Amino acid sequence: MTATPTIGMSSEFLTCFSKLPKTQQKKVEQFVAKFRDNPESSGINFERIQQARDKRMVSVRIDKTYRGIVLKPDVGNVYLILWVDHHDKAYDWAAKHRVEIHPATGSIQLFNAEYSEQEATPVPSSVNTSEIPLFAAYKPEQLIALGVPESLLSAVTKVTNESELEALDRVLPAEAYEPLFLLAAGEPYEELLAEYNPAANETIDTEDFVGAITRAASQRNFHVVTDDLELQKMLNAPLEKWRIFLHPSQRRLVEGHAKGPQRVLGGAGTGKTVVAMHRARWLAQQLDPASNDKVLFTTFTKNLALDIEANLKKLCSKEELARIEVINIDAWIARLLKRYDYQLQVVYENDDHRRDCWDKAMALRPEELSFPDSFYEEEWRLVVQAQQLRDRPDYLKASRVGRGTRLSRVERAKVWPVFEQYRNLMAMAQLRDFQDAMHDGIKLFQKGPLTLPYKHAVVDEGQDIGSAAFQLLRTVIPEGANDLFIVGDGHQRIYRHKVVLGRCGINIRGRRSKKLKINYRTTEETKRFAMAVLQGVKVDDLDGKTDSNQDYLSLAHGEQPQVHTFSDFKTELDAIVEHIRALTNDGVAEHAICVVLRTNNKCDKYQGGLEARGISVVQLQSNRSDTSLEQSIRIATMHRVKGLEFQYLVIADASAGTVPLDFIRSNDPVEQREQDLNERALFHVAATRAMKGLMVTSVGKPSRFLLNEK
Ligand SMILES: Nc1ncnc2c1ncn2[C@@H]1O[C@H](COP(=O)(O)OP(=O)(O)OP(=O)(O)O)[C@@H](O)[C@H]1O
Repeated sequence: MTATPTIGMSSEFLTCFSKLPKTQQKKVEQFVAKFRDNPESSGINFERIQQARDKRMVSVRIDKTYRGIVLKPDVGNVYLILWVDHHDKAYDWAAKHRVEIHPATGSIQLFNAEYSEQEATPVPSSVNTSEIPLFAAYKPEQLIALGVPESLLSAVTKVTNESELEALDRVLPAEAYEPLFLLAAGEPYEELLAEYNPAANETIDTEDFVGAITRAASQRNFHVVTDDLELQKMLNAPLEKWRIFLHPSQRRLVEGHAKGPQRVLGGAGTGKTVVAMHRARWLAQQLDPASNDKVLFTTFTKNLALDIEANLKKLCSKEELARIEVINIDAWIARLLKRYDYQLQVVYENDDHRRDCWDKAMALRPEELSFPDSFYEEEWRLVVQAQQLRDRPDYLKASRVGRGTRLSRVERAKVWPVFEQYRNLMAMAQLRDFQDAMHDGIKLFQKGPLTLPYKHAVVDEGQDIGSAAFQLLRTVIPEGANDLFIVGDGHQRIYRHKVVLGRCGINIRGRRSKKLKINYRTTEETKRFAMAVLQGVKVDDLDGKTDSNQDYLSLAHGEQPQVHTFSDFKTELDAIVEHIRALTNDGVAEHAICVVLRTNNKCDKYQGGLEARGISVVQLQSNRSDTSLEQSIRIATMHRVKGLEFQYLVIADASAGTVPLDFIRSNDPVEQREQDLNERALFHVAATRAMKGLMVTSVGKPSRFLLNEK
């Protein structure tokens, strides 16, 4: 026996702790601190549990009515705190559960052992029921090697289709269900084995809990508490499990050394931001304490950066925090330019002065060519600006791949004066488009010498950060180990900034693909609904190849999303109000419900309607964090809810003409396809913000996204 005991806390313990009354939580907190200090002190009252399935489970007395359930293994100075509840309920829990070290993966598994063969009878499926077992191609030992508990093997081998497998979700530990689900979805067995059983060549001692708790697979459910401050932090925010319990696939990314840039993909809710934040912290820990080196953490919008900063405060120590600089990409670039004495005023697309220059330049468009105004804007953005074309000869020979409107050489020569004039007018007004300013920056910084503190950069929302920004990052962050860590998801690209990392000097090829596959946020039902909007759409992997959307799985199940169509605005709003009232009457907090709309104008309109019906509403503003303490329903645009999440979400007015917005249609077929994809992605983003329930409403004809029309 070692002198200091190892005290592990289960993730389930934090869940039941969070449900206790506040006064009771205080007592449990005091108890856990005392237990951690010395579990064998005379003040700790252990009681045997007659009906416990696992005789190593004992109860500990918190007070007259509450009990904790602790596992005291036969070997090693280790205790696992598993559960806390009212006396009878805690004993009942102990009667149903088991804790085992899995003989193949070596992970500590906690699961409901009540499952009987009768319950195991697979749920009949109405479609395509095949009598051939789903995993017939695999030997029992192969399934066990993936993490299936031996006691549940027979149930797994009987499964004949996916819905029967889903019925087993309730009884299998998540670390066993996940690889089975992914195997059934077509993932190669060997890859899953490597992912879920990195201990394949180890000899596993199924009694050695001290060794087992150090395995990444155990750490998704158990955490060794090492100091009082950490314990306090955990108990103060017991539901913020992302801070402590990382999935093994997340942990590998967070703590893995990389020779160069890394790109991590993952569908909505798979914990990309969580991984990016842990990675930034880990990188900060690796910095030389004597240096002034920093980790840059950047994302697309200001409000996302603010949210990340707030969450990093929960994760990091003061010292770690001081080494991480969080800033949205545009602000960071603007600041760099300022530092280099950049004289021009950088402006965005909707700037009035810029608009003025554009409108004046458009006076030069050739009357004989009947291109619509949108053609010139697209041509400017997608060809001239994207390739940084400076003069007519360059434009005449430039590639126009990706543009659907054909242009002869003569036509090119005729449209060029518009762009030339625009550049001249902007230069005279001392203005610069942000895109152009970034290219100026790249040239400036390439000349160097740079004395910037950044050793590593972590990039969130990589799918929306365009080529020029990535080129700039590559110029500023020195090449080397762990230099760039980029997370993103092409299915969520809602701004028009496509990137091929390889073309920005960021070489991620040749490394094992890194993808997060477990969705922690939305239910499987909502995830499938949100994915259906992207059915058949080709989505890129940020590096010019196609990304799949079939390979991720939600841990939670719930109701099917509700989809309703109404004849008019008034009846739609009445139904939304009824839905909100039903939720709040059920105890759902107002701020955990969000109504989402396609545009700001619609937000105003629906806010007015809800308020007129007595519902208090807070509208989320762009570029500002939601810091309101008001217990009110949230209302926001689809763009604004990016990166956020709510227990319940209503997507209102998902009607034809509004979703997608009909006035942004391009005349160019290629551009039209891209815009359609963006709008689908936007709807997908909105739908995947719902944690528990989603309602989608429309007035008149529903959006074609809901009707499965192209
Ligand atoms: N290891 C974990 N344990 C518990 N919760 C987790 C874990 N990882 C992520 N989560 C939770 O899952 C949700 C989604 O995480 P996160 O926002 O990082 O995902 P994301 O992939 O960045 O999502 P999106 O791309 O949709 O914005 C959050 O509520 C987060 O706290």
